Amino acid sequence: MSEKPIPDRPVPTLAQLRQEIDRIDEAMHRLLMERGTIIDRLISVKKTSESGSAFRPGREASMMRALAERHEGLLPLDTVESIWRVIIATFTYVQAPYSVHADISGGDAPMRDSARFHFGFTVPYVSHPSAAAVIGAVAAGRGDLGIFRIDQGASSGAWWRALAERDGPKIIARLPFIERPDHPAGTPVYVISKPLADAAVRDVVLYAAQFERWHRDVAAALAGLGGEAVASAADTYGLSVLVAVPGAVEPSRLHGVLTEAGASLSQLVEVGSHAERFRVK
Ligand SMILES: O=C(O)C(=O)C[C@]1(C(=O)O)C=C[C@@H](O)C=C1
Repeated sequence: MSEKPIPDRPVPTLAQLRQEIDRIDEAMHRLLMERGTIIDRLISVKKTSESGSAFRPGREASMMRALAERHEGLLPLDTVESIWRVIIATFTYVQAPYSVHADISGGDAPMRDSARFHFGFTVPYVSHPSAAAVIGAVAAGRGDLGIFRIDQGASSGAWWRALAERDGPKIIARLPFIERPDHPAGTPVYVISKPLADAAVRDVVLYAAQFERWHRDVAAALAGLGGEAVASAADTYGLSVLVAVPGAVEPSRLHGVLTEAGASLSQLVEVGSHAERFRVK
């Protein structure tokens, strides 16, 4: 659309418009540098060096939601989302360095796209051939993250079972924070880290549920609680299902509802939690 000249305002020259762009770019750069000075002060307030991890997934999710709600104009939402993901992930990294370990058993490209979109290029991306290798790397590191593809089917096995151990890594986020059709890094992934004592967000809580076999009424029973079976894989013990339910649902209620539905449930262990999904049409 061509700009109509405003009668008492002369059409600006290209040089004048570029001056405006330079002014805005400088202001944005100075604001980012100022953001860095705040982060510097925040490190001691958060005592990041003691915990080894600066992640606050709930805070990040609410920041991304505010960004999406505020956004308007020419710039695609994808672009602002990726810019802010890189800002936040990199400011997390400067507080306490970490790597992102990816299970690429379902292909490297979607995982790399997801990691680069959500964590940028400064944060190292390390690929692994299996889920077990990712969980091992996260367990061995101080503040590292692992990412798993949610829509991979049963090909990588019941990887979530390994998160059931008491002090083992746990799911802390589901990406992308902003869900919409044609998202450029839309592969749904779970992020794991060592347990984040005071920082976990519990809008959605995840459980490793062990069944002797699948029961057709389980899906309806979970839907009745506002939950779902996210993934499942057969193993030597029967069928392991990764179950997601709203945080308000007590484990005893979940257990009761599944049992009443006729499921032969042998184990139900929490394996993490994450923020509510934020959908944009
Ligand atoms: O708010 C915090 O606790 C921060 O460390 C700041 C910040 C950010 O850069 O905005 C970085 C990491 C957290 O995951 C959340 C937000």
